[in-house]
Amino acid sequence: MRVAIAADHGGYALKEQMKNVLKELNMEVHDFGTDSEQSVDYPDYGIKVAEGVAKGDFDRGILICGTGLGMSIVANKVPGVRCAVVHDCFSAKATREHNDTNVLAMGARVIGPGLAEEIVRIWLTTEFAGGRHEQRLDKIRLIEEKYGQEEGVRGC
Ligand SMILES: O=C(CO)[C@H](O)[C@H](O)[C@H](O)COP(=O)(O)O
Repeated sequence: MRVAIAADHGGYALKEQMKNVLKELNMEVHDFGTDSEQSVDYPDYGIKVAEGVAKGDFDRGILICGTGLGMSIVANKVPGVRCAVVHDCFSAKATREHNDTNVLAMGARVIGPGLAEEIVRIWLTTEFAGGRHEQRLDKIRLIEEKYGQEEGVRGC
């Protein structure tokens, strides 16, 4: 599986730790930065992973900032991305089975590396359950289309 990962300064250290977990799981990892704890703006990094996943360059994305919240807001602006902030194992499984999330956001100021590793392992190995959840994802796609079109109209 091809996994893109990125973080801001708040998530940098946890990103480095999660890269080791991904390599242990034999994932193909692409790191979009940041490369230090020097302050940066999370949208600049979140967009790279979100666009890469939306374009199909990567199967999944992982975003880490202080809370996971800013990164998830950015990622969910990109059509085709379904990103969830996850800080517990139940949600890691549920958001794959029910939401077919393709981007995971976590907050390095919220959870430690042990729990983050568990979440990443569960999230990467849980399949989408399909069935009744498919029609709900179809409705999310319709919402994306609706606002994508309105954006186009405003741009004319
Ligand atoms: O989620 C975030 C923003 O909504 C992240 O926590 C950022 O890492 C955080 O905002 C960075 O804050 P800082 O005070 O500039 O380190």
